[in-house]
Amino acid sequence: MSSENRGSARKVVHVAVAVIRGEDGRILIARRPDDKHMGGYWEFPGGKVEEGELITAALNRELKEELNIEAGHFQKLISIRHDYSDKSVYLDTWWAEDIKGEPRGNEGQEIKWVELKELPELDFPPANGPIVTAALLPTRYMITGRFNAAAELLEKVGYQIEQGVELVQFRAPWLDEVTYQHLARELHHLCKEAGASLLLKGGSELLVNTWCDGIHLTSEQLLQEETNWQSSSRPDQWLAASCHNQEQIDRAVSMGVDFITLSPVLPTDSHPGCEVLGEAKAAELTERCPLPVFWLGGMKLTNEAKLIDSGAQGIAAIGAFWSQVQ
Ligand SMILES: Nc1nc2c([nH]c(=O)n2[C@@H]2O[C@H](COP(=O)(O)OP(=O)(O)OP(=O)(O)O)[C@@H](O)[C@H]2O)c(=O)[nH]1
Ligand SMILES: [Mg+2]
Repeated sequence: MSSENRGSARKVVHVAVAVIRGEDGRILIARRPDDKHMGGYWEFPGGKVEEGELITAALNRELKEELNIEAGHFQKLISIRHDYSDKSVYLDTWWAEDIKGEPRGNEGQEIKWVELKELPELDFPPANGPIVTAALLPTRYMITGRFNAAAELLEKVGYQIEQGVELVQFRAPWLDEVTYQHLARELHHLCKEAGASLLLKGGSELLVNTWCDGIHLTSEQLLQEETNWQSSSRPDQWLAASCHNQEQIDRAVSMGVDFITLSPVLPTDSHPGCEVLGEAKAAELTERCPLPVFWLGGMKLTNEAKLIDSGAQGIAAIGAFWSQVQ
């Protein structure tokens, strides 16, 4: 057995992967040649990073070699470490935009532009699932805060959707189940009209077989053994979970959760006195997590660019979205 194939001791291949987004929002994918690893699958173009090479240089080198194009702008999307039976890869994945040149398959490979929403239907290598999820998710995840009347809730969420929010979690632990369900229906109607998705957070009886766009589990619900959340939700529904440490992240991964929130990254008014992770620890946990991670707790919209550079999907917040005066 060669040294490359000795289980966890084997070399991890650093791969630069580009999710190429054209001006019309479509994504350029390519078919992997049959004679290559994962041959026949669709891929996001890219290839191995050379010794000492900067990631953005590697991305543009691969784009030139494989497609005869260059990207003027890169933004971190997600990193995935995946162990295939014969090889371990670290897929260092970036949005590539501001495309210069007309793409062609330099290696004779089939290429095509597809809509974002088509990605889940296509056959990608097994490591690519979280890349597709990350590409589909927005960078902002709004969590509802305190409200007195239904009108206030609907107005605040409606306002944020107008500002560009596409993903909303309805959290209202002080309400009884009947009132929560009623408001959730109203909120879902509002979100649906505007093209946003609504996730529910609450007691387990509320979440099983939900009619909504998805559910968000607390870390306690995540660790409970009784419910198989994967099988109680449809493939087109989001399954998200709150994580605070490595053990909970491992559980989320093994359960097949789509994405997580990691908290509290910084001190927050909604959970005073909670022990915070700090940005360095959050970045470390995010780097090792093969799922999209929203940072939560004390996050401001002005932190967004920095935390995306740290590998996070984006910001989850109550305060940053809720406190804004209209
Ligand atoms: N480019 C790319 N590689 C991927 C994806 N998903 C995935 O598992 N991989 C794996 O990443 C590894 C490296 O990618 P590659 O074969 O494109 O490397 P390369 O362009 O340098 O090719 P080469 O081997 O001809 O030098 C392969 O084992 C491939 O199976 C993906 O979406 N895009
Ligand atoms: Mg390649």
